[in-house]
Amino acid sequence: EERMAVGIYSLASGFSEGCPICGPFSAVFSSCKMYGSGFVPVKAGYPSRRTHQRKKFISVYEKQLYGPMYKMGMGKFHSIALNSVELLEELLRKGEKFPSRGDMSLWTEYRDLRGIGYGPFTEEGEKWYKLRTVLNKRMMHPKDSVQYGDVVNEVVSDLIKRIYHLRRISPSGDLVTNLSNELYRFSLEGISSILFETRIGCLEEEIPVETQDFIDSIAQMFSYSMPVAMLPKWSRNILPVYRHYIAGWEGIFKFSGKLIDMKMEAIQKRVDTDQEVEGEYLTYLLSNTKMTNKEVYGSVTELLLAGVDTTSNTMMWAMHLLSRYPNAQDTLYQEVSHCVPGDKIPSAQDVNRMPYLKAVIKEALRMYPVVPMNARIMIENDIIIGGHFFPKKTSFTMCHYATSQDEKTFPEPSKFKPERWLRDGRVRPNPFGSIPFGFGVRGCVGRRIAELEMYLALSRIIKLFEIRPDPSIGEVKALNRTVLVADRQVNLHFVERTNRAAL
Ligand code: HEM
Repeated sequence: EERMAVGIYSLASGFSEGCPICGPFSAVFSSCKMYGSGFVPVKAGYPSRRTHQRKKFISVYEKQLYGPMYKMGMGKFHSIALNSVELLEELLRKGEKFPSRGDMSLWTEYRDLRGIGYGPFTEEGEKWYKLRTVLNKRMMHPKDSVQYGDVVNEVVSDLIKRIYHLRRISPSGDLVTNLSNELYRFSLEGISSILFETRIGCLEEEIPVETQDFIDSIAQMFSYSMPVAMLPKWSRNILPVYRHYIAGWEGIFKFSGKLIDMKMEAIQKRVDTDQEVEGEYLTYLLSNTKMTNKEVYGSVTELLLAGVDTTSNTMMWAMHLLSRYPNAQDTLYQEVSHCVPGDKIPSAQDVNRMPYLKAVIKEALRMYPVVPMNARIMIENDIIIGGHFFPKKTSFTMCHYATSQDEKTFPEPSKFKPERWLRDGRVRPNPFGSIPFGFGVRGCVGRRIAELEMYLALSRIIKLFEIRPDPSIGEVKALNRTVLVADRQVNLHFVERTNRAAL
């Protein structure tokens, strides 16, 4: 079940072109090694380390090895890695009006071919800004997410039913194996229920054929992206790779296009019969005169692709950590059962009164930032960072995985301590130390939805079960497959609490 392995964020990680070994998907392979900088600096000044020592592509130790700023590159691709909280803050605060993460032509090509609009990931400049103004509504404000609470809770109910089912069929009677896969199904169902305003059956025992084709198409598009990026364009008519890549996109847009068209027809019917139009996000987009249907296809599909592996892997890391820190899990249980006593199901309003729950997710994202690297490219202006001059078009790679484990910002960085995020009078860490959803106007559009999904699912799970590790899987390590995934299958025991109330 490696379908979550290659994600949208590889395109955003700054390695969108040029690595001769693995192109834009350099970050996907744990085997992809990069040389440390051995290049001449863009302009004299900052450390140019002539180290030919091979190093892991991403590592917390980069900072110790290469310093807070170094140039890295392969072939024609060069980027300035920023590996300190202060430098990240400086770069992001000096950001441009329309920030850019880099080249997205691998994705825009298909949209051009089929006349589909660009979405928030692929659009740039003023057009991107205008698109975000439309997309942000009903998404970005913390209170916006409340309206999706009931929809998400229905999906959480199905996840809980599935957990009971999986426990029942496990030999020990309480084990859920391959948690990442289960959470992938939950996340895809959750985000689809918001974006398509319909259920697609990912949590059913037998996934419906059309949905399975859609899931397979996503996997196909992502896994063929890498060879397509590597191979020269002339090979596209000779080798089958490009055909498979395009077929992946066809499958994705066939499915999302059909669901969007169905919604459009339903809205039209209500309009024709003078009935009030009901609905949430998709209805809002489709009723918005600023967007054509083809533009809605582009945006909804990109929102969907960005919103699955991210949420599912963060939940997996949070549950993994809670299973290893029973005291933290107990504090969370106390908070949830205090805020939502008896058999009540936690609602979107309830989770707003659970600071520890929020701190658990924030701390899990600090230790395992699911998008471990991100990028900015200065399009319009030259820039000075850390006292060094960089001409426009310079690409910067932000090493979040390393900075969020910085000892100065986060004492005892390898320890799971949700309390460091509580607003109870203690000195809180520098906010740039951990920015898992990015920063500023180009920051994650799905943040509030993702948080809502994670809060509602985690609070209900913890209310029902004590989660315990499966010692047979050994030590779980993080692997950068553009999103931070576990290096092995994660299983957890879900031991039922005596109070079964919240099902
Ligand atoms: C734990 C969950 C998630 C995390 C950690 C996360 C993280 C991120 C990060 C780091 C970025 C880049 C921001 C920047 O460059 O400053 C981003 C962008 C984006 N995310 Fe998320 N994301 C999550 C869930 C979601 C969900 C659920 C959706 C969809 C509803 C979504 C949609 C997007 C989109 C469309 C962009 C591109 C925005 C743009 O370029 O304007 N994400 N996300």
